[in-house]
Amino acid sequence: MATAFKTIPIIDVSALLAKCDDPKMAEDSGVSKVVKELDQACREAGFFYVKGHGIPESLVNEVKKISHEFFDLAYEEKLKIKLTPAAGYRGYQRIRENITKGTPDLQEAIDYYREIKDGMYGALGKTMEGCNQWPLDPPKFKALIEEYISLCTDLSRNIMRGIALALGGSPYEFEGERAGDAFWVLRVIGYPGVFSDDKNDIGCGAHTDYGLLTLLNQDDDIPALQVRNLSGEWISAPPIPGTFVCNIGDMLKIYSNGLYESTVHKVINNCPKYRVCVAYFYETNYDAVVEPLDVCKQTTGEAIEFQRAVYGEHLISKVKNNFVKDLAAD
Ligand SMILES: N=C(N)NCCCC[C@H](N)C(=O)O
Ligand SMILES: O=C(O)CCC(=O)C(=O)O
Ligand SMILES: [Fe+2]
Repeated sequence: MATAFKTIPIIDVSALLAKCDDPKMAEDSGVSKVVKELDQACREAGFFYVKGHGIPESLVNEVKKISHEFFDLAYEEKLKIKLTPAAGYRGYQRIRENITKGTPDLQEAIDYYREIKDGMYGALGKTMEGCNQWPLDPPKFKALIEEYISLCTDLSRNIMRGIALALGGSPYEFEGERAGDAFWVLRVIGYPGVFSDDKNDIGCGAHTDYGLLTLLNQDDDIPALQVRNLSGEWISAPPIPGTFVCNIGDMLKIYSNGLYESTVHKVINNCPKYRVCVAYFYETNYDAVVEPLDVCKQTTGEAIEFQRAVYGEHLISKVKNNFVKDLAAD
């Protein structure tokens, strides 16, 4: 359960990554140390920084740079990849098109989702069926983002092996029917500085993330992300070069039977500079039926908040409330 944490820990995951394909990884002392740190961070804050993650710094930086280049384009150009329900809610959304708890956010973004082919999940898949929309300008956008997604997927799977051990399970709890065919979401987000518009200074309202694990790649030098602790204080999660900010989503809260919290966070870009954040969300299988793991029920006791969700249903209920109402008519 979350605490009144004041700082967000930094975890070097390199020892975990070095052994994550070894079935005996749990016996390794380097892995055990990382697992302990993950367990503490997930119980206390639900947020941590990861360093030693192995994704080349050059790619991490290029992804932010090319995102700035896209958002710098004229509005008409960006509209060429406009988000629509017919495109499975994939594509570009203008400033204040995304809504959090009823309030439009001071951000523009592009949403990408793992492809769902026609009929793949029956009725459950319908809403999210559609093609990802890639801009022709900047020319390298698609190739860079696809490479980035692929590396974030591998990294997330490997961190989840550590988290599975932290929960007292086998390293493979989040594979197979749970997340062996993990769905992912990538949001390229741009936040104008507050001085460019004063109608609403909240870049993203208070919310939790939906899936298992989020990896945030935020612009250097602009502190904007804030995380709520148990006392209701907002703790800053400023950018730390060489790291991702990592946080727990709603599905991991259920799997862990509430042992790990999907911590509430928000974004306020209180700086005149335009800020980019590229958020990668590692989720369960799209059709996973999510329930507390037995090993977590033993730790917490059966009585604790037992919940159940189908991930795809959870996502759709969020996505349908995330956009201004006139979108469906477009
Ligand atoms: N795919 C994920 N997790 N996106 C997080 C976006 C959170 C804000 C959204 N408007 C909301 O109200 O949920
Ligand atoms: O911009 C950020 O730092 C975080 C964005 C976020 O929380 C989200 O999109 O879910
Ligand atoms: Fe978030």
